[in-house]
Amino acid sequence: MASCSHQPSDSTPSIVTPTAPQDRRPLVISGPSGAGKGSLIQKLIDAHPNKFGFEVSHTTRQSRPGEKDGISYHFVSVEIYNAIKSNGGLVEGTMYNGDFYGTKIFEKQLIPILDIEMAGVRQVKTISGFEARYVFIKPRDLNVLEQRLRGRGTESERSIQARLDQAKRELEFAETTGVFDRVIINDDLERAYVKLERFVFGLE
Ligand SMILES: Nc1ncnc2c1ncn2[C@@H]1O[C@H](COP(=O)(O)OP(=O)(O)OP(=O)(O)O)[C@@H](O)[C@H]1O
Repeated sequence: MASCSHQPSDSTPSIVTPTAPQDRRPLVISGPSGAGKGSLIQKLIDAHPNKFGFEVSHTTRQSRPGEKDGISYHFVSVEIYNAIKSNGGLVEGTMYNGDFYGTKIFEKQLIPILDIEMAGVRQVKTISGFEARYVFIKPRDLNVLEQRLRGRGTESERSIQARLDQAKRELEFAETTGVFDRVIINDDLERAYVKLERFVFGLE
């Protein structure tokens, strides 16, 4: 569940210069909390403005300090969330840590990037006609993940433990189901980014 803005910021240099990826399917980025999905998505958007559209998720969780409505998430009540859902307005939706998260149907002409966890991936896989590319971002090991979650400073101890438990299930899911087109180990951020960019632009 990313909570960064994903608005283009300063320039991340690109190693590729094609006008746009030929493959226009939505890009589903998944992986355990703290693996670095948000950081990598931000780099992709910075390096290639106007090519990708990050779909800001809706959530019923409380906003954290510094988060902005409509940028980090659309923060909505359970009633509004349910209304969007019952009108068929969500591509996927899930409950995580006691709160609902969901992605609305895409409206823009950009290549949509979705940052979703395991249950969301399972859901979008069942939507007939929904063709996407699936990338799993993985930490070197769980200790690294724990350090990153602590280092980010956004989670309570309870939330860190819940995320680590969930991470074990997500890693197993990625390893056993074969649903991902590419698994990228995010050890060194720059190296992981280059791998992601090359995959997205069809260079490997
Ligand atoms: N390769 C890396 N090396 C060191 N630190 C990293 C690396 N990648 C990301 N981080 C840091 O780890 C923390 C978690 O990264 P990030 O928020 O991008 O993860 P996420 O997968 O989007 O998590 P969530 O799903 O909870 O939003 C951040 O503080 C980020 O700066």
